[in-house]
Amino acid sequence: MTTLSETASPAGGATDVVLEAEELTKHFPVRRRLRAAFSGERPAVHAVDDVALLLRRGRVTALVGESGSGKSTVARLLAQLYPRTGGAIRLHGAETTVRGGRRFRAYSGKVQMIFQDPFASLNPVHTVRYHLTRALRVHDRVGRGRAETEAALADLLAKVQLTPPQRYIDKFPHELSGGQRQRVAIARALAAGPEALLADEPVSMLDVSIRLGILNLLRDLKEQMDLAILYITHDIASARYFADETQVMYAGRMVEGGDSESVTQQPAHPYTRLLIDSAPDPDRLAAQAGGADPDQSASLDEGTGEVASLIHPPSGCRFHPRCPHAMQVCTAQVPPRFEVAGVTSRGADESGRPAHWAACWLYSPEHAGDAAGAAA
Ligand SMILES: Nc1ncnc2c1ncn2[C@@H]1O[C@H](COP(=O)(O)OP(=O)(O)OP(=O)(O)O)[C@@H](O)[C@H]1O
Repeated sequence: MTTLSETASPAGGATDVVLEAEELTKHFPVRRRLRAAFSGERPAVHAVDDVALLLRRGRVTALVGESGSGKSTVARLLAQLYPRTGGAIRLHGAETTVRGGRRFRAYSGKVQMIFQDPFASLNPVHTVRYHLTRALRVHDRVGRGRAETEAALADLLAKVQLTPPQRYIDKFPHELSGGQRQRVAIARALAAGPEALLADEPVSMLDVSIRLGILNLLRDLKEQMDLAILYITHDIASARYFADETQVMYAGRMVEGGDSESVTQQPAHPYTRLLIDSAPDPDRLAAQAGGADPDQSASLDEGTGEVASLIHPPSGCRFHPRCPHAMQVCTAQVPPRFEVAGVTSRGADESGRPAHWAACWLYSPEHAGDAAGAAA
């Protein structure tokens, strides 16, 4: 059986990997009041199970999935805001577990989070100057004397394109637009001097008209500062536009990954197909309006039903109850990562793109023939 290593060698070599998760697992115990309903069991929400992820210098990795699939939990685990149930997090190859205090501060100097809601993440009673100075101070980057601090503040605002700095530095959050606030939140993250940014739906609360500006800013920062960025989103179309690599998550597990173009244009896992099929796609709608075969996309997935329970997740592949191609093996065994055609088995193709893989039995040489209407 050809399966890919969970930690397939990155394009460009191992030194490019800033942050790495392996077998990352988080189960949230269900509250005592609810336990009665489970007759004495000690139930838990299986929010994240056995997740592997690599964040590389100078690359954006999108983490895509529907609500409740575990994306934010992955980000919070990587930021070490939650203790994990199992698995490893490595920063530059060194296993790290931090729980507050000085070690957390050192870790967060390298790994910063950007949250969805720029309205909630800035304190309304403090100015931009306060937020940024405090972040610089916490990470010992405030400089010596007032002039150095002012220069560091101006540099941060310039990095997020809030110029001239004097127009913004003494403003309160309520005096800024949503996009400007998110830029301040990004500047605050940069004040730590991070190598990795974990951006949890950074544009989903912003007006559609300004989302692109924020994504372009993050892309510029990635290039200028060689940042490794995790971009969490529901919107798989934006992953194609913005991310170098894309991983898809369903009910706490990773189901597909690879370079964004392959994952979004030739999705392999039936769940990814469903996700793409249900996303508004202007090109597809235009093609249908123009008389193209409307059944082509509809036939990609006739799967229906509820998102899997995370307290009693389905056995085998968690997507099998919704999957139109489910086979016997899917109900019994968790699928490993299988290589999807078109890449070498070394984990990257000749152009250095990451391998395209799917955790789906349809791509197992032993089972591929068993499925009705299997993967094309
Ligand atoms: N602190 C918590 N305690 C208990 N359950 C939690 C907690 N945080 C998340 N969960 C549960 O874990 C699962 C995954 O949640 P998570 O927020 O990571 O998903 P998500 O993919 O980020 O969703 P969304 O896009 O809606 O933010 C959900 O079932 C959620 O209810």
